[in-house]
Formats: sequence, structure tokens, C-alpha cells
Amino acid sequence: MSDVSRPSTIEPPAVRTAAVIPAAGRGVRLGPGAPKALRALGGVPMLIHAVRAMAASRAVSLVIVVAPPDGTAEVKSLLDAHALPERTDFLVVPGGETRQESVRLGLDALPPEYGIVLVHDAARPLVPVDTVDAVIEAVREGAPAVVPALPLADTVKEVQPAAAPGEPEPVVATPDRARLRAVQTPQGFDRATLIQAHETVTDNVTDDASMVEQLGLPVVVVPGHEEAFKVTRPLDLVLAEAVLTRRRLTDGF
Ligand SMILES: Nc1ccn([C@@H]2O[C@H](COP(=O)(O)OP(=O)(O)OP(=O)(O)O)[C@@H](O)[C@H]2O)c(=O)n1
Ligand SMILES: C[C@](O)(CO)[C@H](O)COP(=O)(O)O
Repeated sequence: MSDVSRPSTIEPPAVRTAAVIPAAGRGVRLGPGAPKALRALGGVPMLIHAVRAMAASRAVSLVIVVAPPDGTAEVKSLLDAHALPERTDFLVVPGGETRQESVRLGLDALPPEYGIVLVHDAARPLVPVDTVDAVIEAVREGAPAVVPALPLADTVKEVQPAAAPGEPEPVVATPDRARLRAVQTPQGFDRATLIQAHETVTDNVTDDASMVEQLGLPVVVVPGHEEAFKVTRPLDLVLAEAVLTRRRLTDGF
């Protein structure tokens, strides 16, 4: 098993790498409570796990946290209160109405010397460092955009969305599952490409790589990891707690 407790094997940076962590969402699907990124996982805010996951890579020297708009002071206090690698710098900026807007606000704070940018959901707190390093390596090798992804376990149907709640949703098609991938984060980008994508694409999309696709540029896939799943619904939090417990038992982490 590879996990965040293993040392990063990537070489120190030739081009500097920063990670932007959108963490400004409410977590509506997780249910009532604090903003999702601030909720506890193994007694530690989910955001701190995500920050540690990015800072675990020796290539990442800056982490920009995009906080809930009214939560920047709280996030700064959390970063101060938890042990984080000394080699990494941290910035906190307020987020926006959508994930896309939050990422753009994070990019606005990116200092000019950073040539590679990762965008990583605070809601994927357990991504292993091997996955982070693999994404960075692929960008260093020249890909303008890189996504970690996994094959699907379920068959997927395209439907005609219901006209009204309770109405049936007829199946329109069954895409060939062998050609589909479930995409995770961190997604990695050449800085200029990601900034151009955010300046150009105005429709609201669910990930950053699809903005690069809209520019007509290639997006490369590297293997994702089952522990990089997104904490979206209550059951995901149960699974995340179980993964953490297993790590603590097997790695003492
Ligand atoms: N306005 C927003 C919305 C989302 N995010 C972040 O984008 C990531 C992925 O979003 P998601 O899992 O959908 O989080 P939420 O928007 O919080 O979830 P929900 O849709 O259930 O409210 C999360 O780390 C979330 O904090 C953000 O920074 N700003
Ligand atoms: C970026 C992402 O995690 C890739 O799978 C996903 O698209 C985020 O979607 P969300 O609905 O904002 O959670």
C-alpha cells in the first residue's frame, strides 16, 4: 500500500511547484455542519490532511489554501496550530461561489516564480504522495495538463434527465466502460496553460482539466489511487475514517 506516510521520492524542483487547494465549499451533500473542509477526520480537520498530502511531496514548496469566504482567519489559525513541513510556505485566500471561482482566486495569489501548479480538492484528504509525485513528474516531462484517474467499477448509463422530480429518466446510451475513467485530484498544470484556461473558459465546469480540453490542448492521464476518493456523502467519511485507522495500525501514522 502506498500512502502519505511514505517519503516523497521526487527530486527537488527544477521548476517550482505550488498547490492550490479549493476548500471553500459548504459540503451540502455531507449534511449540516461546519464547511466540509473544516470537519474532523481522525480528529484533525479534513483540510489539514489535504495540506499535508500536498506538502508531503518534496517538489511542492507553496500551498495556497482557498478558504470559506468568512473563514480565512480560522484557516490561518488551523495551519498555525498543526504540524506542517518547514520547507513549505502557506498562503490563505478567501474563496468564491463555485469551485471554479475559488481556484481562480487561488491562482490570483500565485507568485510569478511558480511554473507548475497542482489543484487539489480539500475534499480528497487521503491522496497518497506517490500519486502527487506522479502528477508532477508528468507535467515536468512536458504535459500541459495531467489528471490522476481510475477505471470505473460500475456500468454507466447516459439518461435523459427527468423533466420534473419523480418523472422517469429514460436511458439514452451505455458508453463503453473500457474507455471511461473516474478523474481525481491533484490535477497538475503548466502554469501558463492553467491561467489561460481560467481566463478563457466562462462556463462552469466541474474540474480544471476540462477547461484545458476546451482550449484544445492535450490532457494526460496517470494512474489514480483508490484512497484519493472524494469525501462527498456521509458514507465517504466513514470510509475515510477506516482508511486512516488502517494507516495508523499498519504504518503508525
Ligand atoms: N465554492 C466552492 C465550492 C467548492 N469548493 C471546493 O471544491 C472541492 C470539491 O468540491 P465538492 O466536493 O463539491 O465540495 P462542496 O462544494 O463543499 O460539496 P457540496 O457540493 O456537497 O456542497 C472541495 O474541496 C470544496 O471545498 C470551493 O473551494 N469553493
Ligand atoms: C475535480 C473533481 O474532484 C474531479 O473528479 C470533481 O470534478 C469535483 O466535483 P465536485 O462536484 O465539485 O465535488
